Amino acid sequence: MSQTIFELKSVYKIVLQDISLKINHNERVMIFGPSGSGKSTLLHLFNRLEDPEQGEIMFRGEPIETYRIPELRKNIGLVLQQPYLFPDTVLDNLKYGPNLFEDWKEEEVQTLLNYVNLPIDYLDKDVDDLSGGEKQRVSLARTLANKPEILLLDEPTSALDDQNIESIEQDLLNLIQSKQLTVVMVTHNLEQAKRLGNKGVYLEGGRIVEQGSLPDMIDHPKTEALKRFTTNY
Ligand SMILES: Nc1ncnc2c1ncn2[C@@H]1O[C@H](COP(=O)(O)OP(=O)(O)OP(=O)(O)O)[C@@H](O)[C@H]1O
Repeated sequence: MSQTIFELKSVYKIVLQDISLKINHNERVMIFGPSGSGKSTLLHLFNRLEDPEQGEIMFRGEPIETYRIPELRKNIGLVLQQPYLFPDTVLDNLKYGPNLFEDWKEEEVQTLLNYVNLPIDYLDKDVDDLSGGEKQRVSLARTLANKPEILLLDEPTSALDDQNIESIEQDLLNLIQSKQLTVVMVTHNLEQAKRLGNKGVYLEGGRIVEQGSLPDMIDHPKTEALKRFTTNY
């Protein structure tokens, strides 16, 4: 049986209502639904950017609040829609997380850059001089520098053009497979959900209306709500 990584038990938070969900090791969970349905709020619960008002979240079988937040966030990496970088060089950005844990190894920098397809001479570049796609690559590499086992992604490609989306998706898929990562991702793009995910969670009005395996869940929705959403998409 798969190892359960996260278990949410009847969680309530702002819009979220009665969310119960299990996420197993190595699953690629795609959260989708209309704007304002609570997708980002749900994602924020997994690394304690937000905490539930009611209910419980278990991480590896223990209440999530029993873990220290710095270790939790090292292990559960987050990549946002707009890359969040320090106004410094690429190298300084990559070193930042590992330095907090005295865990930076210079020789790993090439591997990190390979993961995200950036050339080595980018290390000394100022992040302000990079394109949107390159910034998002640095942001992903910076998260990976912490060696997370779980990746939380909040619409990481929504600010990118089609070509960049395709190549970052490919890098992500390679990474997920080679590092056996567990992924929880918010996307408004159903085609992307099918390409990247193996489990889907459809939220509407703060409730999980349907969950199931991907791509089947999107191609053959069971509920009227998801049928409407996929038809109007
Ligand atoms: N801290 C907060 N206090 C009050 N309301 C909030 C807070 N955070 C989010 N909300 C509200 O909760 C709802 C869900 O927000 P959330 O960002 O999770 O939705 P979403 O599905 O990610 O939306 P989008 O696709 O537009 O990004 C929204 O109506 C939002 O305004």
